[in-house]
Amino acid sequence: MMSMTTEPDILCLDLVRIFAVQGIEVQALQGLNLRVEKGELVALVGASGSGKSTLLSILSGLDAPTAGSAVVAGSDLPSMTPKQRVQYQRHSVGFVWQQTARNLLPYLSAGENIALAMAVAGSSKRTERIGELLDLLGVSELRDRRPEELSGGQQQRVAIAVALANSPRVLLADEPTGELDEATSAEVLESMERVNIELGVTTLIVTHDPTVSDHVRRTVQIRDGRTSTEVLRSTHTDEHGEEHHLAEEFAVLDRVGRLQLPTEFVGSLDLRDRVRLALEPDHIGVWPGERRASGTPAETSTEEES
Ligand SMILES: Nc1ncnc2c1ncn2[C@@H]1O[C@H](COP(=O)(O)OP(=O)(O)OP(=O)(O)O)[C@@H](O)[C@H]1O
Repeated sequence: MMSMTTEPDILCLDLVRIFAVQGIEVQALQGLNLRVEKGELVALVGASGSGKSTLLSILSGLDAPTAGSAVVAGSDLPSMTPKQRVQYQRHSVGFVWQQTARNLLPYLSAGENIALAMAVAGSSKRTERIGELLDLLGVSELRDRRPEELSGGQQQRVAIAVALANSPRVLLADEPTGELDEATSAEVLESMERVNIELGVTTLIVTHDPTVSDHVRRTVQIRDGRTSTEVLRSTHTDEHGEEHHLAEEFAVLDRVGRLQLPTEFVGSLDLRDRVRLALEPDHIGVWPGERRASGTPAETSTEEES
């Protein structure tokens, strides 16, 4: 469906971010690669500390990588001037943060928050667009309410409308359901799905929320500052009209051919230290490396395997 020849809306190559805290280096991103096509809706998941927020800070132009490249909506982030960065943040990308208070100004109504985002970006205030956005997010009846008069889920849906005020190409969300219960989270994720389908805005949702998989076709897992595995979901209808859902897990191969094996695979075959590889016509075999009691390395022989 999505062509690989068009330029992706998010392309990170070998992204590295090192923080130095009191002389100690923390490698938050260790050569991360990520490609998100135009119009895709992708969830980025990973354990606490895996580098998700660091990546989002870079993609939103708030932080700069130590090395590597990041191109979002046609902008090469590390080389932007401060002025270009402001333009990028106002027009090219929209953000939704976990903390509902960070998304909306408390003394303005839902409608006024959207109007303000338009005004700050220098777009003329377009009353009908405000209505359309609130409608799309299913909160049109809440237009005149201030954030404190809204539930957490309603605030996040208004926040999505604010993020879309200036028709960005890319929408970035950092744990948008982090402060919500399960039912409300589902509503917010459904809203993001709808926005993605109806407006075609490329969307990246960073989350811990396991239910996100019900709403996206592609989930990218980040581990130790690198993208490690991806799950792609598809639905097909068989000849009896029955729907089947398929979820396939893929390992991410980096540009020099490194890949990380899923922990369960490593555990179930007790793979350790090294593995034996064999190239077959259409796949690669991976076997536990033989270990000798004495600890001397096993002889490797290609004949042995066939
Ligand atoms: N400003 C900073 N200064 C120093 N270290 C940092 C800074 N920001 C992040 N780190 C470190 O970088 C690593 C990745 O952190 P990051 O916040 O990106 O992870 P995360 O996946 O978003 O975690 P969480 O899900 O808990 O938000 C962690 O070891 C963290 O301590």
